[in-house]
Amino acid sequence: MPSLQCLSKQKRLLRKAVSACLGRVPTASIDAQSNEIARRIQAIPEFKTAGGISCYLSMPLNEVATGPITTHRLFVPKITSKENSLMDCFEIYSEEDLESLPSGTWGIKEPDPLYDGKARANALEEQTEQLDVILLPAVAYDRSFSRLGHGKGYYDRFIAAYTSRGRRRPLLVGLSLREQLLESGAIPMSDFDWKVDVVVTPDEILVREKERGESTTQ
Ligand SMILES: Nc1nc2c(c(=O)[nH]1)N(C=O)[C@@H](CNc1ccc(C(=O)N[C@@H](CCC(=O)O)C(=O)O)cc1)CN2
Ligand SMILES: Nc1ncnc2c1ncn2[C@@H]1O[C@H](COP(=O)(O)OP(=O)(O)OP(=O)(O)O)[C@@H](O)[C@H]1O
Repeated sequence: MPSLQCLSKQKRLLRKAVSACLGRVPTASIDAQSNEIARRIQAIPEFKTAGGISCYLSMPLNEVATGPITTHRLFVPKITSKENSLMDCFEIYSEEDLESLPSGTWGIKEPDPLYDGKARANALEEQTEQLDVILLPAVAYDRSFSRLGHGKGYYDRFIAAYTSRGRRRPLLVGLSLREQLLESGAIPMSDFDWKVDVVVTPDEILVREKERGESTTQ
C-alpha cells in the first residue's frame, strides 16, 4: 500500500502526462468524439429512466464537451467553497437559463443559487428529487474504473456528502475521450476515491461488474 504522499505524487505526474497529451487533441476531434459519446449515453438504461441527472458544463478544452447531451431534469455543479473543496449541484430550468449562466473558475459556467429571485433546487437537500445519474468529468479514467480528477476532490466529497444523507448512490458515469482512457490499474486510488460504474468513450461503453457483497447504497 503506497503512502498518501507517494500516491498524490503519482497522481500529479499522471495528470501532467495526460494533460500534455490532451493539449494536442484538435478541437474538431474533441467535438466529434463528444457527439459520439452523447449518442452512446442515450443507450444506458438508467439514463433513459432517470429523474434527476447531474452533468458538468464543459470547459472549452481538455474534456468531453457536454453541449450535445440532452436530459430532462438537469443539475449542474457550482463551487461553494474553494478552501474546503466543496460543490453543490443546482437545478437548471430551461435552455435560456442554461445559456445565460455566468462563467466561473477556468471559464466553467456555473449557476447562481438563486434563479428569478427564488432558491434553485439543490441536489443535496432532502426535498429535492433523487439524482439517478452523475456524468463526471476527469483528467483520465482507467479500464478498472478508477478516475483521476483535477486533484481537489470536489466530486469525491460531493458523492460522500450525497450518500451520507442516506440517499442511494447515483450511477456514476465517466465521460472519456480516447486519449483519457488508460489501461487497467494505471490510476492509483485512495480510500476517498469513488470508482465510476460506467465509462463512456466514443468507441465503447465499459460497465463495471458489481463486486461481491458491494452494497447498492454505497
Ligand atoms: N467542466 C468541469 N466542471 C467542473 C469540474 C471539472 O473538472 N470540469 N470539476 C471537477 O472537479 C469541479 C471544478 N473543479 C475545479 C478544480 C480546481 C479548481 C481550482 O481551484 N483551481 C485553482 C487553480 C489550480 C491550478 O490550475 O493549478 C484556482 O482556480 O485557483 C477549481 C475548480 C466542478 N465543475
Ligand atoms: N470525502 C472526502 N473527505 C475528505 N477529504 C477528501 C475526500 N475526498 C477527497 N479528499 C481529499 O481531497 C484531495 C484531492 O483528492 P484527489 O487527488 O483524489 O482528487 P481528484 O479526484 O483527482 O479531483 P476532483 O474530484 O476534484 O476532480 C485528497 O487530498 C483527498 O484525500
